[in-house]
Amino acid sequence: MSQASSSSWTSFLSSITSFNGDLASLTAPPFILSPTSLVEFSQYWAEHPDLFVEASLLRADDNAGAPEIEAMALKRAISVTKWFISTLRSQYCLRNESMGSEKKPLNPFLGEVFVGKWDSPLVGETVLLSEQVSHHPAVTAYGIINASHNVSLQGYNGVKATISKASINVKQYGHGILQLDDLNESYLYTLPPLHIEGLISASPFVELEGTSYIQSSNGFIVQIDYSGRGYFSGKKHTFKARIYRDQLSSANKDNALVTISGQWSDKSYIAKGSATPSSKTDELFYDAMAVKPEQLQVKPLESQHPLESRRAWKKVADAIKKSDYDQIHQEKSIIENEQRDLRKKEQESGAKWQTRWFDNVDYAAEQKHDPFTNLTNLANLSIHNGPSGSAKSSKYDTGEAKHWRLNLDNWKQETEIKL
Ligand SMILES: CCC(=O)OC[C@H](C)CC[C@H]1O[C@H]2C[C@H]3[C@@H]4CC=C5C[C@@H](O)CC[C@]5(C)[C@H]4CC[C@]3(C)[C@H]2[C@@H]1C
Repeated sequence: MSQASSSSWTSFLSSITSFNGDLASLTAPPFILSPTSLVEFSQYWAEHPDLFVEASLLRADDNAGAPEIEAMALKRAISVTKWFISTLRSQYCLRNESMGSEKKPLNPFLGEVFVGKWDSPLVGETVLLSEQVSHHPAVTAYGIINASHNVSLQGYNGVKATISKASINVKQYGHGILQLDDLNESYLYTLPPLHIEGLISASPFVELEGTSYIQSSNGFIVQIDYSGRGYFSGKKHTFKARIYRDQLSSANKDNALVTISGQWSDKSYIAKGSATPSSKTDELFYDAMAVKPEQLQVKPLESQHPLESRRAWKKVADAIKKSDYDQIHQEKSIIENEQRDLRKKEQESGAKWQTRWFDNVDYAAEQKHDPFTNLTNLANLSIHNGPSGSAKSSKYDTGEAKHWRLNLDNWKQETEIKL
C-alpha cells in the first residue's frame, strides 16, 4: 500500500473508533471502496444453478416405502446444505480474490434494482430479482426463480455493525426460504454473524462466526457452526454442519445423522453420524475451488432502466476504478442529492416510496400459516426482527415481526424493467 493510502488508512482506523453503528456512514478511504453496489450481492445465492435446483431432482419412486422416502428426504437436506455452502465463497471472499481485499460496497439508494439471469444448458433459465427495499436501515430483498424445476428462493438481508478493538463485528438480519414446489417442500435458512479481520494490516477480510440453521419442512434441521483461524483446526473459513432428524434431537450432537466439516471457501468432507469427517478417510463433500461460479447475464447499460444498479452507479464506479477521489465525491453527491430531493417531495406530498417487487409482511399483526411460520416453529426460531437465527424465547424474541416477501404478481406485471 502506498504511503498516502497507509496514512489515510490509519486515519480511517482512528475514525472507526467513534463508530455509530451505520457502516454506510463511515467515510472509508477511496482505495477500500468497491465499484459494486450491495444490491448485486443477491446474485451470490445462485452462481451454481445446478446446485440451486439439485434437491428438486432427488425424489423417491411413487411406490417407494417409508425407508426410501426417508432416505431421499435426508439426501435433499444434504443437497440443500451443499447449495448453501456453495454460495459462501462468492458471498464473502470474492472481493479479496478479485480486488486484493474486502472492500466497502456502494450503499444502494432506495428503489435501486438489479436483475439478470443464468441460462445454463443443464438446468434452464434461473432469474434473479434484487431490490433495495429500505435505505435506513439498508435492506436488500431478493427473489431467485427457476421455473423449469419449480424451484424458487426469496430472502432479504440487512446488517448491524459494532466495532471492538480492531475488528468490525456484523450481525445479519433477515433469512431466506427455498421452495421446491414439485415436492411441496420448503427450507428456511438463517444468516451467520461475521466479523472483518485484517483491519490493522489494511487487508480486511470477512470471517464467519456463530451458528446458522437450515430447517426443512420435512423436519430435518442442519446446524452450521463457523469458526476462523485460531479455533479448532486453525484454518480460516472453517465450518461444521450437523444434520438432525428434528430440532429436538439437535440438542445432543450424538444424534447427528450426518456431519460435514472443512472450509467453506475450499474443501469439506462428509461422514455418517456425529464424528468429525477427515480428509484422509472420509468422502469429499464439496470443493469450493473446483467449479467456477456461473456469471449472471446482465443486459448492457444502454438498455438498462435508470433505477438499475450498474447504470445508476456507472460514473461513480468509473471514478472508483480510476481512484479519482474528487470525481467519486462529486458523482456520489449527485446521486445522494437526487435521493434527498425525492424523499423531501414524498414527505411534502405524503406519498411514501412504493417498493416494486416485494411486500413488507407483518407476522405479528395476524396469525399466519405459511412456510415461514411453519419452519420457524419446527426450528424453534423467533419470528421477530432480531438477529438472523435468534431462538424463540431468546432476548430477541420480541418487538416487530415484519419480513420482506416476494410479490411475484408485481414482477409479472412489470413493464419497465426487463431481464
Ligand atoms: C465501512 C467501513 C469500511 O470501509 O471498512 C472496511 C472494510 C471493507 C470492512 C467493512 C465492509 O466489509 C464489507 C463486507 C460486506 C458483507 C459481505 C457479504 C455479505 C453477504 C450478503 O449476502 C449480504 C451482505 C453482506 C453481509 C455484506 C454486508 C456489508 C459488508 C459487511 C461490508 C462492510 C461495509
